[in-house]
Amino acid sequence: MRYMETTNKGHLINNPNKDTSAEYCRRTWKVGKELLKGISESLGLEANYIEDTMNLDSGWQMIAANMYPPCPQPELAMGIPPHSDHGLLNLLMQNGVSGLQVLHNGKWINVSSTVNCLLVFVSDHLEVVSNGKYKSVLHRAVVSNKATRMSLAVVIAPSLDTVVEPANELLDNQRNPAAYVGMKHTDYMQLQRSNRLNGKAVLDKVKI
Ligand SMILES: O=C(O)CCC(=O)C(=O)O
Ligand SMILES: [Fe+2]
Repeated sequence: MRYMETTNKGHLINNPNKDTSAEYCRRTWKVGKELLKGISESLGLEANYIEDTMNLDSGWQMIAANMYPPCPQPELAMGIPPHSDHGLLNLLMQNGVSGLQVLHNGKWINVSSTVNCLLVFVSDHLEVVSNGKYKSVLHRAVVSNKATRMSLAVVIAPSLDTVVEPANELLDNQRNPAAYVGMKHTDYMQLQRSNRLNGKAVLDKVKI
């Protein structure tokens, strides 16, 4: 079961006064921006580079609550199929019940479900902006027959009309040519929503 709400710069659009979730959105937006400063610097760019070029002033945020009730035949079901997320970062909170797995060196690895901790996933747009220096995380959620699992995902993303493309400053025609073509965030999201979640298939469409 999945519940999603879009927010604008950390404010719930439909529900500006819904206190706890609105506050959570505002604070995670700030965390995301701070992380993106460090990530910009790690790429040798100005701290505000990603914030400025991705127009985070009018950035797009989505909060998604996932609930996976116990399943009598878990081996026959999948909570969320393998996919990577759109946007720059996904900040994920879990309820202590495991089920999340990431693909690492061709193997699905269980991620511990520590409570009161944010797991940070690199998402597709960060892979594009960094021209592949950061790779978006391929992940999935399996179900169990024991306990109900819950997770809360917050996507930190560029404004909808931003054309997301590799940072010019990271490119050099000889040694490091652009590995992705630019695409408007809104078109990227449209592509993702009009297809079933399928690994990194959407990202593959902008790969050169
Ligand atoms: O439930 C999880 O841990 C993963 C959820 C997820 O992949 C998502 O919300 O994008
Ligand atoms: Fe995801």
